[in-house]
Amino acid sequence: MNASKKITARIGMVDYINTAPIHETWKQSVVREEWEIVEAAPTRLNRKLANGELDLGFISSFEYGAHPEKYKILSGLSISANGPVGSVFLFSHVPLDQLDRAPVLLTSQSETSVGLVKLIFEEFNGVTPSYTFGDVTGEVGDEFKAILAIGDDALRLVAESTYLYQFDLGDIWKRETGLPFVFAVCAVREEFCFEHQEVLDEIHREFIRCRDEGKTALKEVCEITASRIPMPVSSCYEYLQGIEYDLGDLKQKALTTYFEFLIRRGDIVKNCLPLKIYSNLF
Ligand SMILES: C=C(O[C@@H]1C=C(C(=O)O)C=C[C@H]1O)C(=O)O
Repeated sequence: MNASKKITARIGMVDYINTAPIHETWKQSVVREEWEIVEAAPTRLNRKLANGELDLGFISSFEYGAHPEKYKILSGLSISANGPVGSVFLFSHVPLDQLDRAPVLLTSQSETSVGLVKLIFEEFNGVTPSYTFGDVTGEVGDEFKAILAIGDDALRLVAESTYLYQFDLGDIWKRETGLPFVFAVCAVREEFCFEHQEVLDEIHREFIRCRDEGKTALKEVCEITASRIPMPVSSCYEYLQGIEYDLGDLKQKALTTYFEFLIRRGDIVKNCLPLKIYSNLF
């Protein structure tokens, strides 16, 4: 028996349907008891990976930019979109340029989209709202002029929202920069990378396989997951067709551009560039 098979790995998976193509394929085809998948919202995964409760997994790209010394990014994996993403929205009662000093509620589940919405407000539109973090589901106080929601919450709000304006952040970023946007990366803690390289390589290969097979079987994946929102299978299909999981050159350029903006603002540290990409696939 291969000794590496006994090594436990704790792996973070965003518990939104945007990871379903990878996650559903994984559940159906990877039978390894020693590899534990932990499902949670991005900010919880960010915290768990940062403090060592996880070894690797999907985290907000912002988290990598804030603590690059802790991680490497696994090649070929991301949660990204080239234009409208369909699940990261600023819902607003007024146009963007009327939100200066206005109270805006930001989901506490996000780091990347929070960083992005601040760029959109402050750098691209010259307005600085007053931000509050919290839960964007259920009763949202009347005092908020706009809310930022991501993931499954955003998908539900799109259907029932009473806000006049719905700004898709992937769409705005693309129009401003001409680039796709990388919301999440799959990061591994440096010491896991160093100590358990063989296991890491095996997991990495499985993730890449699940990425490819999940995209090929997208219809079936939607049939399994659409009821979680709930949303029609056809809308789920349309949504997930727009979510991309690669980290090719253009995505790396996009991530670098996002980080450059954030570094200039002092939101993240400058040694997050150049990106540390881990690849030992073949
Ligand atoms: C596209 C999305 O990307 C998510 C956005 C994240 C963030 O803003 O920190 C983190 C992980 C991604 O799953 C989404 O949630 O809809």
